[in-house]
Amino acid sequence: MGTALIYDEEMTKYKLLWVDPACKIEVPERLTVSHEALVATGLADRCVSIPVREATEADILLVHSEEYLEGVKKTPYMTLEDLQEFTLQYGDVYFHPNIYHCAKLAIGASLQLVDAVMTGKVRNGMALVRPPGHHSMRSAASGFCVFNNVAIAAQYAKRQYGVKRVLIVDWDIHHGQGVQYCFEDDPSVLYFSWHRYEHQKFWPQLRESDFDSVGKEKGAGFNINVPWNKVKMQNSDYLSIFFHVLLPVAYEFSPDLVLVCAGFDSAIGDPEGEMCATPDIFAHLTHLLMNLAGGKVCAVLEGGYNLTSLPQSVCQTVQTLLGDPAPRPANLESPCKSALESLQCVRSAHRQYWSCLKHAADLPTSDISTKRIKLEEEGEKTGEGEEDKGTDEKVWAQPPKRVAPSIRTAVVLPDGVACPDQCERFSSPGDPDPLVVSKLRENYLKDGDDGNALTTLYSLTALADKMDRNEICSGLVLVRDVSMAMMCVVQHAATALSNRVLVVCVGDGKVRSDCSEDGKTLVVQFSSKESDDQRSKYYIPVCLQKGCSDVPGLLHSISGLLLPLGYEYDPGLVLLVQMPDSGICDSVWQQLIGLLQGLARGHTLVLMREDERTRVGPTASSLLGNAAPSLGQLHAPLPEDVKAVESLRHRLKSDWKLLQTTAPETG
Ligand SMILES: NCCCNCCCCCC(O)(O)C(F)(F)F
Ligand SMILES: [Zn+2]
Repeated sequence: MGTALIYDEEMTKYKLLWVDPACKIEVPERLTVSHEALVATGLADRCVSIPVREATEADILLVHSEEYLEGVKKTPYMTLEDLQEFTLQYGDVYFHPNIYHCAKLAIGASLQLVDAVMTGKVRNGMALVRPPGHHSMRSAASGFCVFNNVAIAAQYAKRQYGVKRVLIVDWDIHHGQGVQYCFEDDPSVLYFSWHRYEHQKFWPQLRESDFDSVGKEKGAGFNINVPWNKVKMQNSDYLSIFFHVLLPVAYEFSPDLVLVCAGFDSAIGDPEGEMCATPDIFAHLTHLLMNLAGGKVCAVLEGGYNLTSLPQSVCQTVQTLLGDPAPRPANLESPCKSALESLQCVRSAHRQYWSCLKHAADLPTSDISTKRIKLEEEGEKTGEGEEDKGTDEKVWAQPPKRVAPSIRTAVVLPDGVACPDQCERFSSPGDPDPLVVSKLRENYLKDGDDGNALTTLYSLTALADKMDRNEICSGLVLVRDVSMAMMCVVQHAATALSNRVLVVCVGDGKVRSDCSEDGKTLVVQFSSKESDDQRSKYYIPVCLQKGCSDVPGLLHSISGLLLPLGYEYDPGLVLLVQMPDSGICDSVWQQLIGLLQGLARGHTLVLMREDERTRVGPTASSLLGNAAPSLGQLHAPLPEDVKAVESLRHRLKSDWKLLQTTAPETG
């Protein structure tokens, strides 16, 4: 299934008609440069183009009041003075004779996208719209927003398609207070937002934008606010929040639909955000959401004011929705202290609502959780946060080209096992190199091993070479002895491949950890066995009480341990080994494959024992980039497993910075 792109140039046909410094950044060019970039890169042509439609009054009344709608309906007929007068009752927003029409198209575009995804016409998609929506409230316009596009889309999905649970991810740099107010007491809509806050000094300067606004009554726990109290946040700050807050909670919530308030003022160069995250980070943020809700992800444009990073970020998002491998998450730093304080506060505020956060630490001792009150007393609130308007023009590298190899998934299967659709059977090219053969024979083959064990091994190393050269994206190889095959790939990688290898072992079995001393390999093993091998930074045994059959436990350790480790390690190849009798179920196995493909440009090489024939189909489907089936609502992970992950993180965080979930104790 494809990716929808919804855009209409009519939405460029309104602009600011008078002087208002607060609104001058919201210009029609935001939309034109974004759409033009999608066309120029060829991404638009790869999407399913779906027309906009006008929202009906019924659509608008899903969220807004009649009196507000009646007021906005009059704006097309107003004089310039009347428009300015009408605008004065709201904050940081402007009206125009054509903005009501465009606002109805922005809603209609969002609803067309929901229709296309919910009816299975497409897998996912993006709506390029203006005016944006997430600040507008039931009876008020705010922050360039007239109607709340995404809030209406969520209500529409529930009413029209009986969707039970909607996740709204708002990665715009401003707090979508309109969305928060709309769903505050509604447990069927989980609203997640990060936003520049600076202890309430940054617009919209609301006390309820802070981390302790968790939702009300039945909605308690279903509103997650992550305040950024400093500017210049980087990729690692954003990813840490996804790994340690959003993903664990999202998997526990198990949404039927994911809506994204896709604002790109959180990207580097934006005058509003003043952050330092690079456009390629949106490839990873998008990818990390694509295995939720069976892949039903609808991204709707919100903000974004730098006319260079905005189109780049839009392209990164759409290219990921199309299934292209994400670029490598190059050299991630440690999250900064302020980000870790926010992370700790959010996890602490929500630990009573989400079992995956049960063992989260208390509020930090630092003054973050009281700082704003002091500011209020001292009346330090100013309009724009620190007036350090960076005059230094930000520069950043062009996002790397993301070339999808001609072969997406190659397979090496025993005779009699059918090659899955869209996969290519791989056999070793030409005659095996006698040197390699003799090495394989002496190191890995027991005497009596017949010839095809050797050809399988040779094909395996040849396949790894092709992936290393980006000629093949991912691979699946069925072997007789997975441990031996794993060692073969690790040794081959150590000598022949240019990149680091992340080895993910699912299930019990002895993994010779000496292979992981030089840093060329990082081995993470999930099993039911406590390992005494705690000495190496590069061999990380994760013990789950009930082993890999425990869905919540395994997922919790994937999002809270494996992904942070994998992103920080940034391998060139991921070797995913399913040990015999691991107990892992297909749906978690598919989630794991899906999530791991965010690493190493999708170069995931899967090893399974040759009798796991029933798993060939599901494994291939995930390697091809198809979304994993939803896991359904998760019950709590075992407390001892959550504690085990916490203590592992605590032990390893000095080596692996992305494992941190608390601010360093201020000395
Ligand atoms: N220096 C100018 C002050 C601007 N203050 C208002 C900012 C509104 C942000 C709107 C947005 O980006 O959140 C949306 F996504 F809605 F478009
Ligand atoms: Zn914004």
